[in-house]
Amino acid sequence: MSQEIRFDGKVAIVTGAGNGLGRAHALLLGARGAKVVVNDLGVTTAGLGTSSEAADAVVAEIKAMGGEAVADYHSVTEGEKIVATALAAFGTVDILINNAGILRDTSFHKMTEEQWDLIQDVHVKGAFRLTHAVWPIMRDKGYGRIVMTASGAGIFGNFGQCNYSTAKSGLIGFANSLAIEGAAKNIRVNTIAPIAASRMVIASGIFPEELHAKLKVEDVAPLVGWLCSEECQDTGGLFEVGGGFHAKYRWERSYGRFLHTDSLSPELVRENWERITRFDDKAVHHANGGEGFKELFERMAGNAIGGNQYVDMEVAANAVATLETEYTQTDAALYALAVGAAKDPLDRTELLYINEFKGEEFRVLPTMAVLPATQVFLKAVLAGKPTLEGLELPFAKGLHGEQYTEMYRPLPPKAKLKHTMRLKEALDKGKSSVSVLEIHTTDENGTPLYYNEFTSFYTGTPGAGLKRVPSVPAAPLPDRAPDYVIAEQTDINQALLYRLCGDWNPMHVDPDYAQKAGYEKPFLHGLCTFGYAGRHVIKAFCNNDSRLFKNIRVRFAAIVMPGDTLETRMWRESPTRVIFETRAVERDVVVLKGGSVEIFEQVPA
Ligand SMILES: CCCCCCC[C@@H](O)CC(=O)SCCNC(=O)CCNC(=O)[C@H](O)C(C)(C)COP(=O)(O)OP(=O)(O)OC[C@H]1O[C@@H](n2cnc3c(N)ncnc32)[C@H](O)[C@@H]1OP(=O)(O)O
Repeated sequence: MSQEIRFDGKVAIVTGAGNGLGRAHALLLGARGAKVVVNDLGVTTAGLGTSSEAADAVVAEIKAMGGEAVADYHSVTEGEKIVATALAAFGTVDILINNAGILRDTSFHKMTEEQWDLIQDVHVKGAFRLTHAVWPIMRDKGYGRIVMTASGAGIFGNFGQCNYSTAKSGLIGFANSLAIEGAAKNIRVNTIAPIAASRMVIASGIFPEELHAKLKVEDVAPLVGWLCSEECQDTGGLFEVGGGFHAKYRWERSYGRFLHTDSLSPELVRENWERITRFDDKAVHHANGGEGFKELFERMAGNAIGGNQYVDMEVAANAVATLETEYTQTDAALYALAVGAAKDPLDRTELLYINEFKGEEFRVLPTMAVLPATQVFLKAVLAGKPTLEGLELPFAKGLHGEQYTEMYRPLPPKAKLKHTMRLKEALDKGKSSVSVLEIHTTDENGTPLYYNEFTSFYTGTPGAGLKRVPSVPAAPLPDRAPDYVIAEQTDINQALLYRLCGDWNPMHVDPDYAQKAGYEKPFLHGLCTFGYAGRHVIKAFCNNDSRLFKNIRVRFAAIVMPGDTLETRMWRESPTRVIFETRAVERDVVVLKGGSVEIFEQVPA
């Protein structure tokens, strides 16, 4: 057995020590060498009458064990007099157990101010008077142990105990502040919430009678003894103890939710109420208020994407959105038209994307894989809904920056699709920031069909607090003439046509919207240009069999205007890999950079 915990040479004051819990504390300390001031006014649980008998009896018990003790009969509301008793008898104070208490239970609507005041006076003011008197002594000697006696009523409230629970929770706050102020002087202050069949508890009838025998007051004292020991360094703790049960309480804060301060309203709070009040594994426990603020300020300091305030990356990074869409052959044909297929009436090679009567031969352009998720994403954005929980991307400030699309198998002529969307990453780009959404798509039976990564670029809005990861530069283009070049002029109404595929961003059709965002006029959807380039590669390197198209990667390097001629210069890097660059011919601007396409050797099953 480890060394016995003793209090030799220590002076302890225990208030309300004539009976119940206080008596048990006093006896334990006295038995282990402490010089004990046994304070008791000798009142009933209601605080009526006075008598010296109770305190005297406990003093006698301690002396009978060979210990040292004196009685004190003052009310705790004159706490300094109790401390004076200690000083007169033993010259100092090392331990203070604020235990004395009375009840004035009644439901609040019947409670008088007198009943209120009396309870505050005895519990809170009493603890204050004693603590205030011992504090300079403990500070001077650089040692002190203080225990406050709170109650479950103070933590949770209790019917008929508004006065008592206020006082008891007040003691918890009192102890917590004392713990902070006393830390440097080795003064440890803790609070207990006892579960014991004390006189007061029996009188209040809180616990069923059959439990009284199990909830002995003596069972609380050992924890108090430990908290008062020199060895115990815990401070500012709240402990529940009784019937052999020992536990500690702590505060828990839900992970919560930052709401945009520029759109705060009671309605916004209502919309987010579930998240604000949800306790899940992201809930946080702080040892003190400082830790709580620190965590909050760190979250406030970081994680702005595109100028958004307090984007909740923690939440967004784990959020998953599942979406369902479907398309028909007509949708696929419209898409093909919108990315410039079959413009030349004499070129029969692309009719299979347009003509629904082609039956078995009908093909869906693989780049259409970007569409369904785009539609759902844009629908949510235009309805003012966050992309993903915790992630409200500043859509109006965003440009499509990069796109990666990978096919696992050819797109069927029509399909019902299931998409799972996540935030892959969000990065700081110096003066700008980017977010990357990853979307996995299966058919309605769960068979994987394709994968997309949509990178959005937020100009002029640094990603405060986000990782700064430099982009991987695109490999230089071969130092030889391209193996293939295809140039096609887009139509002046190309964006209007492409928009019908469900890419509803007003930036591409609404001059006012575009000008408000700082552009001269609406410009073409990045994914429309992407669709053109994809077709060009299929034409040039896949024997016009779109099923061989495995994946495509591009960076949108400059804006395309409807009417621009898109020229794609392509190089075969290996039998299964093509690299390309697309230029807006009339303005001589490279609009797609770092382009690459991988090709299946054979049509996947
Ligand atoms: C589910 C998802 C749904 C998707 C919804 C789709 C909605 C659509 O309707 C939206 C659109 O189609 S918008 C139209 C298509 N996009 C464009 O036209 C953008 C054209 N690009 C530009 O203007 C500039 O490249 C520009 C402005 C993007 C960047 O130019 P600069 O600010 O001059 O940047 P720069 O100084 O060159 O580089 C800074 C850092 O950023 C990286 N970077 C540059 N261009 C990028 C781009 N396009 N994408 C990603 N990152 C890019 C640079 O590499 C650099 O980073 P680092 O220092 O790490 O290398």
